[in-house]
Amino acid sequence: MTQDSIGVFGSAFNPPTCGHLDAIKQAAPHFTTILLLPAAAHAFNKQMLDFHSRLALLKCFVKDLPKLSCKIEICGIEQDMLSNHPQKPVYTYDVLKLLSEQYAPSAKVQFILGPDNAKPEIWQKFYKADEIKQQWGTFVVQEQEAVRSTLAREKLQSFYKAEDEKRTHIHQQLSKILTPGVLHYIQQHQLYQA
Ligand SMILES: Nc1ncnc2c1ncn2[C@@H]1O[C@H](COP(=O)(O)OP(=O)(O)OP(=O)(O)O)[C@@H](O)[C@H]1O
Ligand SMILES: O=C(O)c1ccc[n+]([C@@H]2O[C@H](COP(=O)([O-])O)[C@@H](O)[C@H]2O)c1
Repeated sequence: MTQDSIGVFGSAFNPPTCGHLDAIKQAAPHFTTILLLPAAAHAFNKQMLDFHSRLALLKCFVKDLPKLSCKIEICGIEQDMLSNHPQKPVYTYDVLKLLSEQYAPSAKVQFILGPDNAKPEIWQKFYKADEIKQQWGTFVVQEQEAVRSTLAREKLQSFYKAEDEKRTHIHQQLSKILTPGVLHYIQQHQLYQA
């Protein structure tokens, strides 16, 4: 029996961007399934839009994905973990432990991350960073698209403030940062105004 490989891609997805899309495209050939895990309570205390809005955005994002060589699934395990232990952040180590109990022995679980988090000075701040590498391993993607959620949030704020003429220009820029369904959902629900 060949073992399935599960890539665990954790992110704030605040919002999901074309940068995340590029990361997924890089990882796709190396896994049978990639799980997309929206963060529930970030270990570095990153402030994020509420979980349910980000989950809705992630569903739009997944609908926008091109056909890939692996399955893509959204996994809400972090929210369940937070409900069970509301006082503490959700650590990647604990997520991987739970997921590997769920998928083992038929599948191998690995953590997917970008180059910023892979830098030793950042990586060593992850809870049980060495154990993560030892027990599951990491798959590091490159940054080929200079697109980040921060940039999307900044552009969205300028969009809401701008006059009509300038709005069209910012909308064009946003359509290079966000996938169509995500951009539509954000504007329909007026998210990221402040
Ligand atoms: N353009 C990109 N290329 C490669 N990896 C990326 C890219 N954008 C994000 N990632 C990776 O995706 C994971 C989750 O990223 P995260 O949700 O922090 O995105 P972000 O765009 O950096 O967010 P923010 O700007 O809000 O800090 C991280 O491991 C990060 O390195
Ligand atoms: O476990 C930790 O200590 C830890 C510290 C920082 C980030 N993480 C997770 O790593 C993923 C990407 O984080 P970030 O900071 O790039 O949004 C996301 O799933 C976070 O929950 C996890």
